[in-house]
Amino acid sequence: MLSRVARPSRLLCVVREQFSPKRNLTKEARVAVLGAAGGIGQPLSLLLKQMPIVSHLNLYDIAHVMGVASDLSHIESRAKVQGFLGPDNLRPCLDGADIVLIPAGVPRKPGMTRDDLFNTNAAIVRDLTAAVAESCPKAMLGIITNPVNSTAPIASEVLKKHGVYDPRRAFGVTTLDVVRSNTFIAEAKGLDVSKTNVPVIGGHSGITIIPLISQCTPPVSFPPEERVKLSMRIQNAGTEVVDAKAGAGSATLSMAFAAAEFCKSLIEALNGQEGKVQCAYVRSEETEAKYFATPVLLGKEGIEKNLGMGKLLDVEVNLLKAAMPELIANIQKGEQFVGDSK
Ligand SMILES: NC(=O)c1ccc[n+]([C@@H]2O[C@H](COP(=O)([O-])OP(=O)(O)OC[C@H]3O[C@@H](n4cnc5c(N)ncnc54)[C@H](O)[C@@H]3O)[C@@H](O)[C@H]2O)c1
Ligand SMILES: O=C(O)C[C@H](O)C(=O)O
Repeated sequence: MLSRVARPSRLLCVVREQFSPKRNLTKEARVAVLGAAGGIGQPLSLLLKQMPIVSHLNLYDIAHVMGVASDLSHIESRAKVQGFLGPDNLRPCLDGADIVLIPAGVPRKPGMTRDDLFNTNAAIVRDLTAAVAESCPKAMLGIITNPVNSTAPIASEVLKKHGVYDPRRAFGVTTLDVVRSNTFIAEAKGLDVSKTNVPVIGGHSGITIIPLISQCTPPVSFPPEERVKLSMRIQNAGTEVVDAKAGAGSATLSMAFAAAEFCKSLIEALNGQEGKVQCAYVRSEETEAKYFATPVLLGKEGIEKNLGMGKLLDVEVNLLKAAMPELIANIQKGEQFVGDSK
């Protein structure tokens, strides 16, 4: 009987210690998730709710979000959760946000490209970003909604229109490409995945995704054919999930994990921790594409330094050359959309 009582209480101690205020950074970090009731939004919000560094979690959606917020609010962790339903509640959701993550919009079905989502998702990102520009112009903005190659430029153009654009604070979230590369390469080489890091540059669709296997930590080598196969798997990994889900959407759980990792690094950097590096699709001078994903060093004001793409192997230069026309066209399409919008 005694041991039955003792066991759960020990467990409880572990949980309490994990969420103990003493271990928390006392700084506030207010995170808003727009599209929080969706396939990504829900697990992302759960992961954020578990982070002791998050003080406030505001969840916005046009449907079902009050239930999600109520459910999460019962978890015994630091973040205070609030739900915000419908456009009338968007601005209150954003007031005071330090970080805004946007996974709102429709996902792919088998046979679709990410660009096929443009017609629906471009306006969603435009309108949500306009609210960010008005309510929390200093917030760090992470765009998850596809097609990221176009929606991140859309967000930047909207911020510019409102006169509040700071390229250090606007990100297309491409962390999932890194997560996948780390996983696949660690599996192929029998490495500890927690110590494997592969930078992924370019954009976030098919051939615009460029894994830099030559810059993997720890260094790895593959026969040329295997390297090509691995690169192609990374480029098509989103489609692999879309096909496996057979009409029920695209990657949600791995994306939630990736976005949570990205957000954690952002908050840690905002709180003054040094050396926080993430790959992200950002305003860039690295190539002729105005937006380009590279590793970036994060700091208190967002991007502190773009770390660039480093030295590429010939095979990676060829991937880069193949990516550029599509990437540039995707960016122009996004910019044009905002230019044409009233
Ligand atoms: N960046 C990446 O690596 C990556 C990875 C996976 C998915 N995605 C993209 O993320 C997006 C969301 O995917 P999902 O699987 O969560 O889709 P989902 O359909 O499951 O969820 C989308 C949510 O957005 C909400 N929504 C729609 N319009 C809205 C609006 N105007 N304001 C607020 N909320 C709105 C919906 O109500 C829904 O809850 C898709 O565009 C998908 O392609 C990106
Ligand atoms: O593939 C998709 O449509 C979703 C996402 O961009 C992904 O890479 O999983």
